[in-house]
Amino acid sequence: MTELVCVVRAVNPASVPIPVLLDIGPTSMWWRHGAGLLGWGEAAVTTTRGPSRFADARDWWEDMAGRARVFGDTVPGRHVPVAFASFTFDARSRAESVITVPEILIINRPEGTWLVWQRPMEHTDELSVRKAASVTTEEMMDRAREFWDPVGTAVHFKRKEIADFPWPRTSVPVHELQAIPSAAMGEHDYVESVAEALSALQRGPVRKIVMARDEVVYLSEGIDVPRTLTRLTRDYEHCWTYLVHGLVGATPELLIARKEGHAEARVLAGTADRNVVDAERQFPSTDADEAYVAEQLVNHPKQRQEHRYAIDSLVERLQPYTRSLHAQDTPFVLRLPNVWHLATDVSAELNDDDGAPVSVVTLAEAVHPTAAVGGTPRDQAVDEIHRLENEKHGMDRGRYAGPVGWVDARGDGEFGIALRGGQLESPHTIRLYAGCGIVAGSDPEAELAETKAKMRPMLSALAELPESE
Ligand SMILES: C=C(O[C@@H]1C=C(C(=O)O)C=C[C@H]1O)C(=O)O
Repeated sequence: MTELVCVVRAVNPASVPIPVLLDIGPTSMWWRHGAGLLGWGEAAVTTTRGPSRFADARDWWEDMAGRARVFGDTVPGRHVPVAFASFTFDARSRAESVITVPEILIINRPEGTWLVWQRPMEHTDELSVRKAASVTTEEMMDRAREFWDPVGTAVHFKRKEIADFPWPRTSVPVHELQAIPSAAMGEHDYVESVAEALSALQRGPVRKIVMARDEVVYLSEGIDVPRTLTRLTRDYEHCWTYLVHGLVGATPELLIARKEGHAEARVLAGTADRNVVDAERQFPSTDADEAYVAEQLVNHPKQRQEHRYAIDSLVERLQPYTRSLHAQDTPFVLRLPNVWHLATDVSAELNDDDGAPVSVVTLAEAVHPTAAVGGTPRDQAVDEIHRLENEKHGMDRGRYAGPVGWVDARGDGEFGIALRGGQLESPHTIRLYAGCGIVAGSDPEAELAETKAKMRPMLSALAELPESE
C-alpha cells in the first residue's frame, strides 16, 4: 500500500523566486497576494463522481493523510501533507472530480517559504524512510524540474502528447487567439437560454437561476500555462489563481476557507462591466465612478436582490456547522480590472462536533452550489440549469463553477468557486466558461455582454505578449 513520506524544509524565499518557480511550470496552483501553494507532479490521486464525490474524496484523503509520515520543519498553521482538489458543479456531470497530492509542494506564506517532498513509497522500512527523510532542498528542486512541461498540465495530458507538440519556448511571435465554433452553447443559444430561464422564473418556484455558456479558444502556438498563470497573478492579485488538472483561472469568489476552527467566505453576486463604465462616463473621475457604482450596483434593486439570494444560500447551509456567524450588513464593491461586483465577507466560528474538525471538503459540499452559481431555491435551480444547459444544448459545466482549492492533513484548507477560467482540452485549446445570475427583469443581451466581460481576464492572460518580448 502506498504511503506518503513527507519531508518539509524551510527555504530562503529569495532562493525560489516566484517567476522562476512559475517558469518550471507547476502542475497545481492556488495563489493570491503573492502567497499560496504550488505543486509539481502527482504522488497520489483519486477521481470521484456523482452525489458522493465530496465524501469519497474526503474519505480517501483522510486515510492517505492519516497514514503519512512527516519529517523536517514545521509550517506554522499548515499540516502536511496537502492535496489540491476540484469538484464538478453538478453530481450529474460526465466529468470527474479530482483530489491530487503533488509530489513537490511549495508553501509560500508571509512568514516564510517551505519546500515539501510528498513522496509516495511502497516500502516504508526504516532504512528507506530515513534515506528519504535526508533529502536536500536542491534535490527537491531538481525533482520539481523533472515534472516541467510547457503546458503545466503533465498530469492532465499524456506526456507523449506534450512531447510531440511543437512548443515554441523562445521568441514567440504575436499570439494568435481565435474563438473556434466548438462551443456547446453559442452566443445565440445563450440569449435564447436566458429568455427560457426568464419564462421558468415566471412559472416559479425558481426566483434566481445562473445561466452559463462556454467558448472554445484556440491558440496556434499552443497554450503556455506558466505564462497564463503569471499574468493572472499579476493582473488579478486580489483573486485566487488556481490550476488543478488542467482547470485554470483566477476567481474572485472564496466559497469557503477553514483554519483552526474558523471559517471564511466571500460571496459575490451583482456585476457591472468596467468597459461600459469607461465608455459611458463623460470624463474619468472618481466621483463619476462612485455615482455609477451607486446607481448600477449598490442602489440597484435587481443587483441587491441577486446578492441577497447568494448570501442567504451560504448562511443557511453553513449555519449548522457554526457556533457564531457574521455577515457584513451592507455589501462592498469589489473592483477588478474587468468588472465590479457586489461582495460580502462572511466569517464564522465552527462548532466542530466532539472536537473532531469538520473538513473544509465537508463544508464545501454543504455550501455548494450557492445562489451565486446555482440559484434559488437551490435544488430546483440546479435542475433548471441541467435542463437548459445540459439537456437542451449539451453543455456540461464540468468543474466550472464547482469548488476548487486545497485541503491539508487536519481538514483545513481553502476552496474558491472555479470561475473566470477554463478547462484545457488539448495543448492548444481551452474551453472557457462564464455565467450570470438571472432574475425577473434581466435582459438576455445584457447578460451575454456580461459573460464576455467575465471571459476577458482569461482571454488577455492567454494571449497577451509578455512585456519582455
Ligand atoms: C457565474 C459567474 O459569476 C458569478 C455571478 C455573478 C453575477 O451574476 O453577478 C457575479 C459573480 C459570480 O458569483 C461567472 O463568472 O461565470
